[in-house]
Amino acid sequence: MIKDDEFIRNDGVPITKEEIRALSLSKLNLIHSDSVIDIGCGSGGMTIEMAKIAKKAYAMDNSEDAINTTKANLEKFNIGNCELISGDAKEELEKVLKKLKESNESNELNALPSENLKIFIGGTQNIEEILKIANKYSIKTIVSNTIVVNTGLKIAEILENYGYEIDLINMNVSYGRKIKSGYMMIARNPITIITAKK
Ligand SMILES: C[S@@+](CC[C@H](N)C(=O)[O-])C[C@H]1O[C@@H](n2cnc3c(N)ncnc32)[C@H](O)[C@@H]1O
Repeated sequence: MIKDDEFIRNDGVPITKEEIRALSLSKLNLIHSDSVIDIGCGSGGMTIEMAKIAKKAYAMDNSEDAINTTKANLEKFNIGNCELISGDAKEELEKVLKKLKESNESNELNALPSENLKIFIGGTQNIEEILKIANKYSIKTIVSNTIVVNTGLKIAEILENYGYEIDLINMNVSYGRKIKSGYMMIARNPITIITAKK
């Protein structure tokens, strides 16, 4: 796992912290033949960890600052198998899925990438539309992180209604800070990790 402070950072662009990345990656269970779409790539923390394992990564964000930060990190970590897409996932997700579907059909491979295409969601604006598209294209594994509990529950509920099996985790991480008498633990914001499988 890459340390948080190894990433290039820009003001106002969030990053998924190392421990949350580790658990989210484990829930995604990526293998080399998988492709992955990162919705809301922020600083590229998850994008880079996922692209290091997967065959191909697609990373999208609706913030130009986030796109520029991810681009800088892709260069820093020498990642060559990632397509960076600027725009809202509400529109961009379907474009990527459509393109993959068409290229699969022209190669006379199986229907869609659904078996080996996974989605990670770190950005949750327009989440209803995004989940609707993921379900329409029969994506089998979706992992999402949310800081707002209500959003996490909403995602779980929507996906459950689409027939996914849900695994819901709240992750609380505390970091030891050395003080005179020993270590005190400083808590970070808890993050909800939703894993949905079909
Ligand atoms: C918490 S950050 C993600 C951090 C990232 N996983 C990382 O490791 O660096 C969420 C990002 O999602 C983006 N975002 C939120 N909703 C989005 C949407 N519907 N489409 C595209 N990007 C979105 C935000 O601009 C923000 O950069």
